[in-house]
Amino acid sequence: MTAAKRRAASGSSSSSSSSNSSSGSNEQQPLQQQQHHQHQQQQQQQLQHQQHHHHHDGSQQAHEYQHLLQHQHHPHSNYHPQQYHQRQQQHTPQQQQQQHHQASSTTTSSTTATLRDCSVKLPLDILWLPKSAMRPVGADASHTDCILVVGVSRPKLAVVFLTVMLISLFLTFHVLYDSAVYNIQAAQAVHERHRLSLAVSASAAAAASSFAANPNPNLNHLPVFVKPVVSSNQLSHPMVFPSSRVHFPKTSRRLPQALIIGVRKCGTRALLEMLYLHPRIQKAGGEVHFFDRDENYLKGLEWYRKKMPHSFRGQITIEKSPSYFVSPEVPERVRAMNASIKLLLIVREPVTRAISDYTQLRSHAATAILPLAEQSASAGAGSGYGARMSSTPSTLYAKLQAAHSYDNALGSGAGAKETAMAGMGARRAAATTTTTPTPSAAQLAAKSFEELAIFPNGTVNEAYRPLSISMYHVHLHRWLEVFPREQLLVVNGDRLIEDPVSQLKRIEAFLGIEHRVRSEHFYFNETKGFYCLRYDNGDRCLRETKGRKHPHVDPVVVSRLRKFFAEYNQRFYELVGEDLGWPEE
Ligand SMILES: Nc1ncnc2c1ncn2[C@@H]1O[C@H](COP(=O)(O)OS(=O)(=O)O)[C@@H](OP(=O)(O)O)[C@H]1O
Repeated sequence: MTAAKRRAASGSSSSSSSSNSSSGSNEQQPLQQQQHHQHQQQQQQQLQHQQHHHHHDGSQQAHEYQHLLQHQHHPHSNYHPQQYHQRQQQHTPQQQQQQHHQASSTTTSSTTATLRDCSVKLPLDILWLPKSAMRPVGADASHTDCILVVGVSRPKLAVVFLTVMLISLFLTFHVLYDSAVYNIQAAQAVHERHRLSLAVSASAAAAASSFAANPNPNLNHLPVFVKPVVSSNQLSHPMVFPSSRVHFPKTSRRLPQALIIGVRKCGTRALLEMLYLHPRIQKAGGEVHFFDRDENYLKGLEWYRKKMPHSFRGQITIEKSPSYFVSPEVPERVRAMNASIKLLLIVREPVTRAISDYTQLRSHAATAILPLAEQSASAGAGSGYGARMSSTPSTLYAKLQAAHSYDNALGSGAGAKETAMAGMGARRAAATTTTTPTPSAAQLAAKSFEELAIFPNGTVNEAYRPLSISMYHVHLHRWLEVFPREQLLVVNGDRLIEDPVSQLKRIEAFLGIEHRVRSEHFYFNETKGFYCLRYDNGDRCLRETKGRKHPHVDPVVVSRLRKFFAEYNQRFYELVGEDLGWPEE
């Protein structure tokens, strides 16, 4: 017989003798307990049989564990290994004497000793048991080689112990996560820097040397992607990064510090993309329409902030939504967010802009024609040039509001993102607008620019949206009631098409960033007829929706409209303090 077998046999005989020792008092015990002892004996025999077959070295511990399990199955017992030891010690002196005699040669005491020996002196008692200690529970039980049994003897201490372990684990993962995020940011920054290599031709070495030349640098004047660490309290960095390494400052989403507020079809997209060539500029991907759409504005600034791109400290985030310019509630809302925000307004010769607008609207098969304007037309020359000349910006704006609200009801055809007069004011006006039958999109699309812009009696349809948006002074007036003139830069969109660098230089100065976007960032694309952007990893033109071919417009109508706008343009020049030299016929 092997030692294991002997141990298994002695363990079972110990148990049976232990149960026999108490059999003398069976008659006094309740029937339930007697049954329980019988059940114990049966199980022990089964276990012995099982151990015999398994021939496992750890069978003695298995028996011990089985014994504990049996007690746990007792309806009145809640056994624990330590309780087991105590129970062993709580037998009557007679029983103890009997047991003592037997235990000297049997495994009851050795089992107890084994249990004591195997118990780690921790709040957690850990037993490593062979699989034979477990009664098979399912098919998988046979695959289990060993069982780890953890018993908690001091629950409070164990909870503290586990809590400390969990916190340590959390902190470890936090540091690892932080480090991983920084590595990703660093990789992105390197990629970005690579993309902008022309703009950032002053390399990291130059940055380091300029830093060395100026020991108290304004970080805003260093390239943002690679900055030597100044000091640990100036720039936060992950714990795992040695401070001597090149440091990638943390990015976060920031509310815009500058806005391109319009004007629609004047080159707002081109302007944003060109500015984005500058390493200090980050741009919001699409038009967010936060300030002009109530459904967005009511979501709050945090919603808006989350729409912004990640940016490094020192970078300027810019968003563009051209409809901000013509939406009445926007200036006040923008000021509520940031009273010192920088505003970029790009304008273009008003008639060309109107034709561009018409081209886009037509391409969406829905141009706007306004009931107010139709009524004006049928009323004759009442809304003609003479009447317009006496209009103040605010009264003219009220008329345009009513017109725009109807324009909205039509869906304007410019796509939701370009709805110029979304918002409460427009809806209020819509409720009071007369319900003239709405022309179908097909009917609208079939109309020429001339038909839409000039009434049959020869007067200008000044409420026609492409024209009303070109009345820049009307809209700008509201902005300048809220913001000082110095906070707004007027960009000449016609010049941006012809000579982007000169306009960008002005904008860089206005934004307080170094002159970085240069002629090498552009090339003229003959096919497109516009400047396209040049990166070191490829060239990119704006989409085909930018730079559409305009339809031919009767020169007489163009001349008529230019005369019409001459007065408005003068007012605009006065407001901005600059003559943009737009033709007057
Ligand atoms: N480099 C370059 N490439 C292409 N297009 C250029 C460029 N610079 C300015 N533009 C002019 O941008 C006009 C479109 O203006 P927007 O981007 O403001 O349009 S929109 O309001 O966002 O729909 C667009 O108007 P259209 O020519 O009428 O299509 C262009 O004239």
